Amino acid sequence: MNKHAILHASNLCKTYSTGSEQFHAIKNVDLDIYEGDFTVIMGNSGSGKSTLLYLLSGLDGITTGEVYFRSQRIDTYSEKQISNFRTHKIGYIYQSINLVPDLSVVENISLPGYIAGGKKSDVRAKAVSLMRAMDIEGQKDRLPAQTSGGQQQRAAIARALINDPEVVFADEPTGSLNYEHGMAVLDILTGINRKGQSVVMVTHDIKAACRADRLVYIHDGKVAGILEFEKYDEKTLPGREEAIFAFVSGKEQRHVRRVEA
Ligand SMILES: Nc1ncnc2c1ncn2[C@@H]1O[C@H](COP(=O)(O)OP(=O)(O)OP(=O)(O)O)[C@@H](O)[C@H]1O
Repeated sequence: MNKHAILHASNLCKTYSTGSEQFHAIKNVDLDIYEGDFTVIMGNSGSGKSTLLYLLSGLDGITTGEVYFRSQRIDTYSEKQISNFRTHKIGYIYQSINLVPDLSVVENISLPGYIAGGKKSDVRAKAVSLMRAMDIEGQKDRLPAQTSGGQQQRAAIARALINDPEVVFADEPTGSLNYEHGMAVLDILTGINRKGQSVVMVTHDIKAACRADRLVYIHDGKVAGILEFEKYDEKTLPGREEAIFAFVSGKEQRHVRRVEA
């Protein structure tokens, strides 16, 4: 099957400046994210995973290089264009969840829909239907602080999906969850991916990484290796876990390698 790149980064660099100090967080990265793929990004703490997600999603500006969405260069977009892009084309699940504390859960989920100009009643109906799909409909009128961490995480996913984005970015969406809630979140992401939305997820968890069609390993701000799989199937889980463990722990050379189911 021929895959199309929905996102493409070319010679991408990000340098953070703090006072007189400069830190090169992303260094000359060339990377394709394929349409319809469940892409997982792994790497040690501080290796640049979240930074890469920010740059690919247009959430933060690049230092040098180029970023393309469906062959359209987005790093040169005006503020209005990039905000439009973020509202309509991507959904972002933040590492820190980031729900607005004084809005009810359903209003949090609806907010990007209102920003996109949707009719209030339509957006709210869609928010409720997403909540139902995620088994949090009962939390509709509560404030985020009145719900559990797992419920907040699912609300953050629903918020990322409200405008039917083409790419969903998820930064450690299972990081703060127990096993059961973590699996529920992964099943939701796998489910939307099966329906055609591209997913790009950062994780430290090998079990979560098993959902990948393509695993990108970042080391010291660079792509150190890529591992490719068939679509996720629970039957192949033990083999996948082993392959990923060997890959990330450096027992395998980190070049592009295809793992047969
Ligand atoms: N705003 C900033 N200013 C300066 N340095 C930053 C900034 N944001 C991130 N960094 C640095 O850039 C590097 C990459 O950070 P990033 O958050 O992308 O890492 P990460 O791989 O996602 O880490 P973790 O797994 O711990 O979340 C780190 O060394 C971090 O300290």
